[in-house]
Amino acid sequence: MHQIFDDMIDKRMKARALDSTTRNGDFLDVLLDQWEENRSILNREAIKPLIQNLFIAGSETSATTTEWAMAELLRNPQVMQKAKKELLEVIGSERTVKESDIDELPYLQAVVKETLRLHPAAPLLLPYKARNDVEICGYTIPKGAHALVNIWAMNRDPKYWNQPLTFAPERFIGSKIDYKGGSFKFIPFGAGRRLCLGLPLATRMVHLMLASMILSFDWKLPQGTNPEDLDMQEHFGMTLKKAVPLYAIPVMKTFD
Ligand code: HEM
Repeated sequence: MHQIFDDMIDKRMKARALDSTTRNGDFLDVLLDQWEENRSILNREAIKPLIQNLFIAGSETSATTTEWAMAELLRNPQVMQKAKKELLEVIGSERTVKESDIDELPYLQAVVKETLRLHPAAPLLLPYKARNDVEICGYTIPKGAHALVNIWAMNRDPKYWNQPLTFAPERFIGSKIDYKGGSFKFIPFGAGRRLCLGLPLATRMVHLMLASMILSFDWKLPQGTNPEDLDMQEHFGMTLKKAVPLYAIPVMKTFD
């Protein structure tokens, strides 16, 4: 992976050296502009991990969330049907999904929220470090201690959620609970100043990928797999992946 990012930076630096007015207008250009303007802040070795971090933080989380959403839809055919019906009503069968459609798809949005509730891509957020001694719920977190926030457990806690283990997007319909950091019982992207900075991109990507897959194809499980037998085991780590990757078969779309 280092090689890929080194090549990418080298190529861009060469292009900029050949024509100093050429810019792609992306994050790499912003960082290289900063470096040229003030060499003391950034250097080549600092730029590489910055773009690598964005790539790592953004790709697996979004892909995993989409995979879990598809797995839940295949395990709950009535939810899949409802999501498809909404897409057909709003978009129809003649065109592909556009970013601007997402606002008009409340059921799809609820499916994504419910997926992030049951399968948060970052189940422990990122580690926090206490700047000072702080007391939370009667416990003292001493200055310098690392704290992990177990949102996986919070999202399955019957104190906060009705039938917490059931995949029910309907719970978010007509509810003000959002993932932007304002509802503390549901913070799949974190909250406060360390809120995921990729949130706007991530939510667009996940909704778009999911909507496109549902609208463009019917989906079925391999022969002999019943929806209720789908393996939903988790591989617990910094990210919460499916232990067994989802295997689903796209079928040419039918509109009935
Ligand atoms: C469904 C997809 C995603 C989920 C669930 C997710 C979730 C999170 C979470 C929980 C955090 C830690 C927040 C905290 O500790 O309070 C985080 C941080 C971060 N995320 Fe995401 N993320 C996603 C996609 C992305 C994308 C697409 C990008 C970039 C293109 C990205 C870039 C980052 C970065 C750079 C941080 C660190 C921010 C900081 O520490 O200030 N993420 N993300």
